[in-house]
Amino acid sequence: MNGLERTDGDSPVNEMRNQSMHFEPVNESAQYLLQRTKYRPKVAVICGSGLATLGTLVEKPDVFPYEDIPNFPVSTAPGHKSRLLFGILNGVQVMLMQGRFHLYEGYSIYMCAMPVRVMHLVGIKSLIVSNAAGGLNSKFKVGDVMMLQDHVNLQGFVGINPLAGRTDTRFGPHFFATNHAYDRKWRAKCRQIMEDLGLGDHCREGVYSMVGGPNFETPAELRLLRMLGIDAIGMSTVHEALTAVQCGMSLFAFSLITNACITDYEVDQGASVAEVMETAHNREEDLKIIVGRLVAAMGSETQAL
Ligand SMILES: O=P(O)(O)O[C@@H]1C[C@H](O)[C@@H](CO)O1
Ligand code: HPA
Repeated sequence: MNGLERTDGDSPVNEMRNQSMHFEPVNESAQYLLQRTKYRPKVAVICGSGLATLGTLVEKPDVFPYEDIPNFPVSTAPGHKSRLLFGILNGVQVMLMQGRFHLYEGYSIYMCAMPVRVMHLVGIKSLIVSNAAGGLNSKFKVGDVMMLQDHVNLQGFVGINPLAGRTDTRFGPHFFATNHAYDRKWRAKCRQIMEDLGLGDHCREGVYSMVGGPNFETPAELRLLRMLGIDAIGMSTVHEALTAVQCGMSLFAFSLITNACITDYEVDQGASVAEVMETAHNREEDLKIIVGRLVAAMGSETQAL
């Protein structure tokens, strides 16, 4: 144990270190849910922008509007429904978030990731995170699915990290490796599923990064991000992924490439939420099948736990 792992008392100094890193409010959210649903899922899904339709897969759902859950943020982003479902998906009990939280909504990075800590206390062991993202890699086409092999935590470079602050080891260790944050077995599974569906050409793998938004990036920013080795750029996921890994979850994340990133000043068209939503809508049936099959695979694995 070293100094950073101290969980002692609520001294003023500890309070200043991070007002948010408290177990109790997160536990209150988790207990609220556990007392109101008979489900005890080990698999969870976070729906990205325009992908809340994945929620229609959930049978016999218990539905919790975020505003009813103590200490929980509410969604204000376009295409985010602001509700949590517990139910059955492909025969597997799941917890599914129809709406996530972004920095541009005014939440701290800790609050954006807080639902993942709630998931941990609910008993989630495997997590699927989805997002809408712009394709930086020139080989990517709109409508492709990029499985996250890795990410670049741009906010983390300047100390904005959901794991910063005093440590409570009930949420996992303070220091941990992230070279296998995204579980490679789920990428192999997803590739197989997409090949079986005849969608192999749309299955990509790469590096995701997150900007703060809400504006889309300038051409100069996009060129910089490309130089950093980033294949897809969005406004979410990284904080959730880090929190999930800290909590010991097995993680799969994918980006739906909803738009091409435009770096040419001669192109009049720019990125828009309308294009993001339209691409998500066009791909929703395929994504439902892919996510359904992944949940089934995760369900068989977690049953043994
Ligand atoms: O929640 P995700 O990351 O899918 O949302 C992306 C980023 C912005 O919130 C939005 C832009 O349309 O899509
Ligand atoms: N940039 C950032 N976030 C996004 C984009 C993008 O081009 N598309 C969807 N979310």
